[in-house]
Amino acid sequence: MARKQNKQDALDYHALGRPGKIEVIPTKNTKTQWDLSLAYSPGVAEPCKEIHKDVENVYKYTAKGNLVAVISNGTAVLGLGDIGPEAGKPVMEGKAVLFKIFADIDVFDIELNTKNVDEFVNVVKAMEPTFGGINLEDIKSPECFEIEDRLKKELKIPIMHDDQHGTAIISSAALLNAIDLVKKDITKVRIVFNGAGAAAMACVKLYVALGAKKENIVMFDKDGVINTTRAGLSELHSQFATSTKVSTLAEALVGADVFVGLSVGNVVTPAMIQSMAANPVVFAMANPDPEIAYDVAIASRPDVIMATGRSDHPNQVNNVLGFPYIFRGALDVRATQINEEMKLAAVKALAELAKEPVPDIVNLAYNEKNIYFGPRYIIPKPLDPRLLSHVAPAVAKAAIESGVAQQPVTNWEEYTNVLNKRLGLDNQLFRVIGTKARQDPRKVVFAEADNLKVLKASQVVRDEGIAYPILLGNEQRIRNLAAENGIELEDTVIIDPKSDEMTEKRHQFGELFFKKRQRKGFNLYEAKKVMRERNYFGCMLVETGEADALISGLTRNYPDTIRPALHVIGTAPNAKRVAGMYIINTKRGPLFLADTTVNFNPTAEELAEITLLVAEEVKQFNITPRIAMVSYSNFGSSPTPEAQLVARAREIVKMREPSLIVDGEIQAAMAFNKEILKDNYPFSELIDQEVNTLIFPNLTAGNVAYNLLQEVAGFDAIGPILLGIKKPVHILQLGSTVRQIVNMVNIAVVEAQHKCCK
Ligand SMILES: NC(=O)C1=CN([C@@H]2O[C@H](COP(=O)(O)OP(=O)(O)OC[C@H]3O[C@@H](n4cnc5c(N)ncnc54)[C@H](OP(=O)(O)O)[C@@H]3O)[C@@H](O)[C@H]2O)C=CC1
Ligand SMILES: CC(=O)C(=O)O
Ligand SMILES: [Mg+2]
Repeated sequence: MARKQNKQDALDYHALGRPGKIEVIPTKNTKTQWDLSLAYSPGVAEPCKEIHKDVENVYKYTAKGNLVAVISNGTAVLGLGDIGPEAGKPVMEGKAVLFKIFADIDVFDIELNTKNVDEFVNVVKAMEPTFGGINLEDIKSPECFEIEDRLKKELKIPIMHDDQHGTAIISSAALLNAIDLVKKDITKVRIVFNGAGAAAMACVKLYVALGAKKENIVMFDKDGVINTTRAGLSELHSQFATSTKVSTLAEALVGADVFVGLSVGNVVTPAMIQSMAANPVVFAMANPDPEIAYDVAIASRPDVIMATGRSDHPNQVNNVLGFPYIFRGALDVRATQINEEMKLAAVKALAELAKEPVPDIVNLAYNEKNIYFGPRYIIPKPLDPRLLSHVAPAVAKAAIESGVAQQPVTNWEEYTNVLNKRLGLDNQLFRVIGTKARQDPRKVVFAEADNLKVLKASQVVRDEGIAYPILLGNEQRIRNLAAENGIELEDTVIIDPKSDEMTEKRHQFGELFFKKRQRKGFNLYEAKKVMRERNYFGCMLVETGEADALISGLTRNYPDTIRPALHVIGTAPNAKRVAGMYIINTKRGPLFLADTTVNFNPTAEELAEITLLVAEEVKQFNITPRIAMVSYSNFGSSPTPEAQLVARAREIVKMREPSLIVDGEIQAAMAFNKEILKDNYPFSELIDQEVNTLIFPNLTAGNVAYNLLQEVAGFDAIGPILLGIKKPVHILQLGSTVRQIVNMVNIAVVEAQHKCCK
């Protein structure tokens, strides 16, 4: 089971490395004098002049069309209240991240130091030229209503106060589905709101627009029930003031069908839930602590349909399901506003999506076997990649039909393709490897457990439910290191291969090993003695099935660590050699690079074998390998032995596996430039292919390439993934980070699952 996150995890997440969660990345080449003359003076003057002639050109020549401002003054941050603009910044950065990862929208988060409505409105108005849209966030009521109304009237770009409308849209979709499940009628359900602020008032309005009756609704704020006898109510609150006799939340909930919490944490008791009508719907949406905890509500009665705003329980009713996609649709048709039609379209799209069969990728992402529409799944999951292509087009269509779109979409199929491309495959691959590992965690030996990074990684994989670690090394040293660094070892297995307790095991392993190597340079004494070494002992654990994978090498040199694996476990049945591969997580998707680590100067035959090993591994990730065998020349343009070797290797690969998409020798730039490739080498197998695998002619080239991609281009890299060994053994590079080690463990666990089931 995954460990519960604690306060320090959250603080470290934000503080470690580059503080905060976002950065700005250029989208054009900025490397050369030529580039800089275009990006800046003098070239930049040309788009300036074009925009000056026609201001609409700002959408053509700048990032405005895809740039949203997330603006807050920090007066109603989550359920934490008025904590100020700086303290609200982590939330706004978080919203920026969500906009980007779910809808590829760029965001500047802006925290304003003012509570004055006029000043707020004037500042935002002055920023209109910069942005394609404005997402107002965590601004307290009633000021938020006036701010949004005035900005909507005075600006020509879409404005949405997320806490109002995002929340109303998502919770409406969830409400429609929940009452559908329990066969209740929206016009008859009795609804109790706790909270009468920004989010609650927008929800009540939308529920009424969807059919709920005002007379069936009771609302509470900090001062109690909002009823017709209460003095000093605002015009908005008066509209929803109840004339019933109830005065406390407990009284109101007796016999109620729906509870909607948009207030603060822990104000609802199990007894209150028990007093509700049959099949009650409880949306406890306060963040971070709901009005009643998920587990407490579920335990209070079996028929409750329960949702919270949090990601750690089923039914996350949170505006994250809305704002990325609503703005995506609005920006793509250059809508002048986000109107009621667009909001209702989003409600419908979300509610309908939850009723469709859930794809494997979503089950994998949540480590579930079969998510289906029902009490535990009334609303799509935030990590569902279909949200973008379902909700954004629905919003865009409604904008067009209601006449607020300035740039209508005409080809919906093409639009959907563009949306799907925006998400890229890269995130999905890494997410899926992690979730696949968690589905069936395996025993992983950490041979260098007395190294702090390795120890930390072992804790992460145990806590995240990825693997059951077996730590090798001096037990006292490992325990001291753990204690000094606040690492809880709990029931983690620690084995010291040198210890007296392991004497019998060493003998047993030594004899088995001797049988394998007796004619290959080991005598019985040496075979037993070598079991004192952690890599031999660890490999023996894997070979005998006492463990499923081994991770080693962070502090040793590569050959020293690979040798025990070859001696003890050996190569896979169809592999004559081993090779090293890196996965680089690029913007265009994952790129597989080999050989980066093992074979210095392979012959053509050996290079062909390496290529086949890589192809097999890539297929294991459900990806079709599209391979470029790279060199410094293209298809014989340089008649040198090095280039010819690559061409010959490709011939051998094709002979062995004719259906494999592979070509070369080819320059890396040519492999990725389809236009030039088509013009010059129209016969190539790669002209219509997105290359995702690069085979290098020798280790120097492969090693240099992945290092540059990682260090200079800043891409995430996983590796080296050792290919060709019968069972998963991976040898870390010196300097690997904890995250990189964790990634390697993910790969090893997935391989172990795959190899055991073959
Ligand atoms: N899950 C989701 O997607 C979302 C959740 N939320 C959550 O909803 C809550 C409110 O946010 P928002 O509307 O923006 O904030 P506001 O500040 O506008 O509103 C807060 C409301 O809660 C009321 N309130 C505070 N304490 C109590 C209490 N003990 N009993 C009853 N009512 C109380 C306030 O009453 P008074 O007016 O008297 O001060 C006010 O009406 C927060 O916890 C926030 O995290 C918000 C948006 C989205
Ligand atoms: C989710 C959100 O926007 C809030 O709790 O304020
Ligand atoms: Mg909010």
